[in-house]
Amino acid sequence: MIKTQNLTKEYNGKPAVNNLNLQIGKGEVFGFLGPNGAGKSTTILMIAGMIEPTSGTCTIDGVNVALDPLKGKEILGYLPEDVGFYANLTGYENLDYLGKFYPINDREREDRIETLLKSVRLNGVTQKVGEYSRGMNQRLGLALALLNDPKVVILDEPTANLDPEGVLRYREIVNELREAGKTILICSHILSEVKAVCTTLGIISQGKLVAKGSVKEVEDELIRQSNTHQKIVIKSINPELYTKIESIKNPDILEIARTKDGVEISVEKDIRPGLAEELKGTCSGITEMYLDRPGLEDLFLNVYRREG
Ligand SMILES: Nc1ncnc2c1ncn2[C@@H]1O[C@H](COP(=O)(O)OP(=O)(O)OP(=O)(O)O)[C@@H](O)[C@H]1O
Repeated sequence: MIKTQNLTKEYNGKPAVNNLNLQIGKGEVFGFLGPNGAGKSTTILMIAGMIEPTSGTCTIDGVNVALDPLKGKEILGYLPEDVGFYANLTGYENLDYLGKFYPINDREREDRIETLLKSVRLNGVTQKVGEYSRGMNQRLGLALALLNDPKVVILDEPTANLDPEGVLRYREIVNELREAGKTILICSHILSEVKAVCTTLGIISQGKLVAKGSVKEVEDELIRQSNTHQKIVIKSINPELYTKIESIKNPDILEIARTKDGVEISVEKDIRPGLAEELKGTCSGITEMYLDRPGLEDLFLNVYRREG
């Protein structure tokens, strides 16, 4: 649904986005993460047709939005980080005015505004937008992004100004959109938020995609890149455990070390199911077995530090 091919943007001869190849399928909720200056906003702006790539292409549902802005208005909803509204109009009036630029009729627009204002909990609010809090402004921005019932929604830092209640409602809305088959790209620094709603993640660093996939796949890839290993920790009262494990031939076992109450096995990947099977019956006395590996937060910090 979203596709970039060798997408590159240079500023003053320096690449902000460097040969980015990204494919986001229908129904995916894709979390786009990366340190400050990594190239997230530049990528999003190119996908949304707001800035021109230096080279490469990007399309939404096969449409180059920059070349066909009218079609873009039909298929794309975009919530920028700082969304601007007319301060002297109410939320309803803003959506009504801005909605006239979308290819939907008056009746449909009015119905959708009512539904969306309810959805973001701004129905019945008569204040002018100039008097809105930042969170209210962001919720109105989300309503505007969904006004044309887009196939693809791009959200830039959508929870930055929301209170916990607002965050919960936002998560519900994203889940409703996913269930309706929409494709969503979320740019965020809030890892917990991304993990809560995204089906896939992409990590960008210095304009290049360094990992992509499910949370587990991204963790695996970042572990591989960071040269740290995951360990299987086994606690046991059986003194023969070490010898038994040493006798197991498995290329994913990198190193075995004795600990005071068992062993630790450095592994290429999680081999616990096979290991448990091998040890079953031949090595009693195991009291605990778990995988010790860095979490996404730590791995993500490594990427930040690498860039710094
Ligand atoms: N208009 C511009 N002119 C010159 N350089 C720019 C411009 N916009 C972005 N850049 C540079 O391009 C790089 C990528 O910036 P971008 O805003 O895409 O990063 P980002 O990942 O969105 O960062 P953040 O998390 O801080 O929003 C940075 O080095 C930035 O300084």
